[in-house]
Amino acid sequence: MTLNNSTTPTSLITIFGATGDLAKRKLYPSLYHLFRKGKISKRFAVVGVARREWSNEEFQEHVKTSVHKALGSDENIDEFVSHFYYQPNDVSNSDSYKALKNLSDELDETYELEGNRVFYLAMAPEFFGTITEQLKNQGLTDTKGFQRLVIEKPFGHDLPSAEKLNSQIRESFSEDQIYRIDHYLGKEMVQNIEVIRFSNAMFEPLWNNRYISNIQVTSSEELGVEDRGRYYEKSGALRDMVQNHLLQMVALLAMEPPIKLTTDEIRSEKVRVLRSLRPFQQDEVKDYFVRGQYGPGKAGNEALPGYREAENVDDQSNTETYVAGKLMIDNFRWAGVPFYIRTGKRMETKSTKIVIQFKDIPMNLYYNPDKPLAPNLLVIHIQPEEGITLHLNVKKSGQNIETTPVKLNFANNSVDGMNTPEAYEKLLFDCLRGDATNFTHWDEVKLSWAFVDKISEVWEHTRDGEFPNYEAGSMGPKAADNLLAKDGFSWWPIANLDVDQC
Ligand SMILES: NC(=O)C1=CN([C@@H]2O[C@H](COP(=O)(O)OP(=O)(O)OC[C@H]3O[C@@H](n4cnc5c(N)ncnc54)[C@H](OP(=O)(O)O)[C@@H]3O)[C@@H](O)[C@H]2O)C=CC1
Ligand SMILES: O=C1O[C@H](COP(=O)(O)O)[C@@H](O)[C@H](O)[C@H]1O
Repeated sequence: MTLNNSTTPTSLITIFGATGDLAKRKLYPSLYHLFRKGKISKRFAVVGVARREWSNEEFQEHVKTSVHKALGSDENIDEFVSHFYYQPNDVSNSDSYKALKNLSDELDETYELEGNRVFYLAMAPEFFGTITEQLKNQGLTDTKGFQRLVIEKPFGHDLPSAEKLNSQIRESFSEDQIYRIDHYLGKEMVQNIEVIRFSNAMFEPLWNNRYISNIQVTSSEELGVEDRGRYYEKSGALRDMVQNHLLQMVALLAMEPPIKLTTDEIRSEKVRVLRSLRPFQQDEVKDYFVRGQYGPGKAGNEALPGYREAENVDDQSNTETYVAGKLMIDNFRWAGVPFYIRTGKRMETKSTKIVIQFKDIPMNLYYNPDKPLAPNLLVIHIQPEEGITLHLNVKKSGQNIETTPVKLNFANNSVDGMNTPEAYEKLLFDCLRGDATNFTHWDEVKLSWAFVDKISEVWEHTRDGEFPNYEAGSMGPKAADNLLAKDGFSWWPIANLDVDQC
């Protein structure tokens, strides 16, 4: 299939959970952006589904407000919202799908949508099975165009629940109709990993265990659990961030060059990486993974409460809000190179960065016992700033043999015309065009859960007596430093790596 890069085909987009938070904060603003840029076909309609008894007009007002709040601008908003319709529907009531089918068929005709349908499930996962079953049984997927299903995270709670969910939705949709969202795959610089690696002659030859000593992936958040205690208590950082976003970034960093840039080829290279992750025995988990939970702390002068004080969180909670781990990828390219990952809530700063640390040169001609030669680093700044920094050594000005480290910077968002769109905007655009590359295939989800389950099985059955073990506003527990120190490494300090600091 040839993909159109400038605009989407005609389509009816049905959003289940249309009154919810995700739709309001992400989906409507993203669709509006696409509309304003002329990237969405003029022949489109959106049907919002949720239980509350809204009229079309109330729904359109809601969409307008959400766009305005998110973007602060609303040029042509009336024209945009005129494509929006609302269908009150309790998704667990099978009788209610008739009205949705009638409305969908009507819109199909009015807008000449050629039977193209995207069903976006922006609802709690417990409803996914019922909705997909009803869509099929009640003929909503029986159209002459394409039918696609967009599924939000979390995709299951562990491997058995993910398998169950997958078989439920596969009763109604084939794998190539399913678009499982991992919003990190929509981030500009995450998509750039592949390009940096495979379009630069200077990196690819060095991208292996002969030249790279270790890779560090950090995704830290300043925010705490906020009002998501109920969900987070069952999830924790391992399921919430590592199973999906962090393992996806590792797969992109470690995969072999695909033979072509097609969805199937890229995904199968990522799958191979996930298959090469070294598995642990239960008693080895502690050697590779560290967990943390934030206690009270400070951000500047502001006092921050601990995790256990948040709403819907147990006051003796054993849930981790921080994870650091060492992954080994047992294949020819990566044997012996640790991939360190860490993620946590209520850390010092909001930042996602990847640091690729190169090995020392074979012989140091500039040896100075008081000042070791700085290692070469390639830093990929995912967010909030976007770019790349290459850390090199040069001659210190005015000195004969003294070296000094310098940074070569590329700041993505300072390049004219390259203001990066929101991840959801890109992913919606891709899904509407039928490009599933930046969505996760079931094989990836399955392998990620299998890996993570080994860790959670141990953690769930052992209380961490030291919780809380890091202060809110800090960079996590001490044990995470020891994880690297055992191998002779340390975490690169996030703040000193900033793209705009040189
Ligand atoms: N919010 C976010 O930033 C993110 C959310 N997600 C995922 O997206 C999904 C949605 O999250 P979010 O928007 O935050 O959730 P919300 O709780 O804000 O929204 C849930 C939506 O589901 C509707 N709903 C609930 N029960 C029914 C029912 N029986 N029949 C029809 N509609 C129903 C609600 O509307 P009503 O009450 O009117 O029925 C509401 O529109 C979840 O899977 C979440 O994990 C993933 C990443 C980020
Ligand atoms: O999926 C999730 O991601 C967010 C972090 O996303 P980011 O784009 O802001 O880095 C995290 O806060 C949330 O707990 C998790 O569910």
